[in-house]
Amino acid sequence: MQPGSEASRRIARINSHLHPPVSQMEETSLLRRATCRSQGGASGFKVAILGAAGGIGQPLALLMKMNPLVSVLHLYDVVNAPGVTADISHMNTGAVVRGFLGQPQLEDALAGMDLVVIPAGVPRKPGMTRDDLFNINAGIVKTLCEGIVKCCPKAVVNLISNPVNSTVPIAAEVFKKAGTYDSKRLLGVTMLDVVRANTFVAEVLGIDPRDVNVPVVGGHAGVTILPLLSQVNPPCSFTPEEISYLTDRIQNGGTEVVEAKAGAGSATLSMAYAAAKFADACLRGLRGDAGVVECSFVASQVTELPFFASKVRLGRCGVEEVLPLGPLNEFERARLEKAKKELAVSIQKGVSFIRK
Ligand SMILES: NC(=O)c1ccc[n+]([C@@H]2O[C@H](COP(=O)([O-])OP(=O)(O)OC[C@H]3O[C@@H](n4cnc5c(N)ncnc54)[C@H](O)[C@@H]3O)[C@@H](O)[C@H]2O)c1
Ligand SMILES: O=C(O)C[C@H](O)C(=O)O
Repeated sequence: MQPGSEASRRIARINSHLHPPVSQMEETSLLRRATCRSQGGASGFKVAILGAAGGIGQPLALLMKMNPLVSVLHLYDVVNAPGVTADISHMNTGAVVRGFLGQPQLEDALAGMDLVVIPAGVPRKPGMTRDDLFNINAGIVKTLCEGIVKCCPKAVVNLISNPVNSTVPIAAEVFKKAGTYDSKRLLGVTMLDVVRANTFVAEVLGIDPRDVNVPVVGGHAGVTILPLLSQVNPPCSFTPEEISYLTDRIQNGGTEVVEAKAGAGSATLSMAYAAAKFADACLRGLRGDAGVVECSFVASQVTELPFFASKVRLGRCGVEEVLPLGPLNEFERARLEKAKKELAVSIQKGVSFIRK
């Protein structure tokens, strides 16, 4: 390898983020991979998961380690990060995995990342709303976003921590305060609502869920989750009873899991699947793939609210375009008004948390 070559610069960059420093043997292996990439092999993205030892974090780390678009995977948590990292790092896939434990290592975990996925925070127990998590999770998200400001202000951020309807505005305010806010790079993850909607609709239609695409707009809590059943692909129609059943089941999918887990947390495995699918879409967008469209809770002008979930086109800078809602039927228009009322309150609560 030529000193000063792209491959050796890449290694230097990777090494500067690794914690603890890599051993000589690991370095040789990294050099080989970087040389291969510099000779025309696919280069990858650097991805950090914050909250990587949790119920979502662990399976998400596994799925991201399997993603060929990822070259470096940083796993950060305030507990158990070394164990999860040791375990995941034995998988013979391309991504180099490094673990980071506790606040003093947050900056190393974030330095130079292209994509930061955040499932850090407490989950619901039966009887709780997502908003009941605000008091704990708002502070966690604030701290993590302050780290992003310092170490990777241009990273695309996928925010999973609940209540998403408030944590996304919190993140935006932290970034605005620091002067690093780019609305295109902050995305609330509502993919699980789409995953559930596709599954439940496919059950009703008696078809393969992989062949179904249901846009889900609004937000990520109760009535703010609005499946657009008039826009299902492939085109189909439902009876009023089916519409009522499906809307209710999709809006309460999270609660269904929380109750079934009976105090042991909320959706983790289906969420990791949804988050990995969404992160992959973001990475394909960053790579420059055309036509990558997913639903996400983002800064928006689709309604009068400053944030709203709808279909977005993903590209090299994150959100390239927020797509319009398309024609809604009377039922959906009425539900949209209800969703907007609750969303406005949740968004304001997030904004006030930082501006107070
Ligand atoms: N957006 C969605 O669709 C969706 C779906 C499911 C769950 N969630 C939310 O995701 C969050 C995590 O859920 P879970 O089931 O993985 O919970 P969990 O308790 O199993 O894991 C959370 C992890 O976050 C870590 N953590 C706590 N404070 C941290 C900090 N300051 N920095 C880094 N890590 C920290 C914990 O140590 C833990 O490992 C919850 O808020 C939950 O409500 C969102
Ligand atoms: O329901 C929850 O609290 C977790 C998550 O938001 C979900 O939709 O499963």
